[in-house]
Amino acid sequence: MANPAWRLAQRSCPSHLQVVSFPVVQLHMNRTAMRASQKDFENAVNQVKLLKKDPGNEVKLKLYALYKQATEGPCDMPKPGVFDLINKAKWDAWNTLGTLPKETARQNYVDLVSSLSSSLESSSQVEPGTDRKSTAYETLMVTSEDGITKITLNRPAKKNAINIEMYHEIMRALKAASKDDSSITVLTGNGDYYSSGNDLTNFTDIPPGGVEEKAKNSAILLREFVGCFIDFPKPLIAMVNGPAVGISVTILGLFDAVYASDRATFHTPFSHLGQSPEGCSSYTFLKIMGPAKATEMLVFGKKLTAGEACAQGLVTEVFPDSTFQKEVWTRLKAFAKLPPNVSIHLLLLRTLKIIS
Ligand SMILES: CCCCCCC/C=C/C(=O)SCCNC(=O)CCNC(=O)[C@H](O)C(C)(C)COP(=O)(O)OP(=O)(O)OC[C@H]1O[C@@H](n2cnc3c(N)ncnc32)[C@H](O)[C@@H]1OP(=O)(O)O
Repeated sequence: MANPAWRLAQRSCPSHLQVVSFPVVQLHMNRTAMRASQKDFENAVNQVKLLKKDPGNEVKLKLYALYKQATEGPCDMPKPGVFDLINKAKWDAWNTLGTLPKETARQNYVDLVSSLSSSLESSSQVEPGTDRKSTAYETLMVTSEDGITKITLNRPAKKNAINIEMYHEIMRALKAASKDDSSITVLTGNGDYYSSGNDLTNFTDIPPGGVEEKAKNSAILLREFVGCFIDFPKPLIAMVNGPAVGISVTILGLFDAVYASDRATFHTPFSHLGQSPEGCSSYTFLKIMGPAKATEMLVFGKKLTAGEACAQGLVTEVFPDSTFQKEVWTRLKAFAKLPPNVSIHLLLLRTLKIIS
């Protein structure tokens, strides 16, 4: 089955969204002129058809948006609803371009295709096993000081929804934190939300193998993601600065301590979404709060306040929002100064948590 985002996009820009062969031919562009001609643009549109590797949803949306802007000008379509995922993602991408002139959009499209062709070409020349990942993060802020590595989810405009890139970056940040010289690691969110959970648009990017392949890939990613929390070797603390939804709640059962602002809420609307609880929550939540309360949350989707989550053992302590940052950081800095054998106690406690 073709990717629906591609298919839908094809209706409005039919010539540039099929993936048929490897991009060995470099785009011929008049670089000295600095402005893409109509011919350059058409070449770029054709070049996209030659991409053998799927460039990923984010890039495809950028291409779609720039194509629309270059050919039709600013987006004047009505905004689709939040659950019309594909059309909303496309609308967002196009609308973000605002009043960008058609010529600039054309140039940006040409540049993007050119960089895409080069990067796919050079990626084929990299030795297997070579680490090509950059240390910068697109969706996170990661800092390390006073013995504490702080990983901040950083898509505040999307309520810190976890897109595919963020899943990968969180895993990368955790792996780096496990090896750095900090004693504890903190996960928190930027803006008014801790996290709105899985980015709903993650499920719109259907690969050529169809929904089965998508499900298989998602399961592999999810297993790897959750595994990074299970195996994390240092004390892992969540600072839940605001509402938390879905997977950002379930994995809290794998943290060593959870501090929450009194603005935080905890919501796992899996039944409403036709999904099942993940992140080991059907095990950890049962252990933490007992079967009746776990069922109310995980099956019936009851949203807990921070106070309720604390009473049920999911949250360690709740702080007034006005003093949340100051109080928690003071405490964490003191924890970070504890002797290094804390890891042994931690391991013991985690083991007891599992077998008790
Ligand atoms: C590939 C690996 C797969 C692993 C599978 C793991 C399974 C995980 C499951 C879950 O996590 S289930 C939970 C999924 N999350 C949700 O259902 C939340 C959906 N969002 C909302 O209900 C609301 O947006 C909100 C969080 C209650 C906030 O509402 P509010 O009215 O305050 O703001 P909005 O205007 O709705 O949102 C602002 C902005 O953010 C976008 N957004 C919010 N949440 C998500 C999300 N989860 N995914 C994608 N985008 C999200 C929202 O669309 C708005 O965008 P703009 O319209 O401003 O562009």
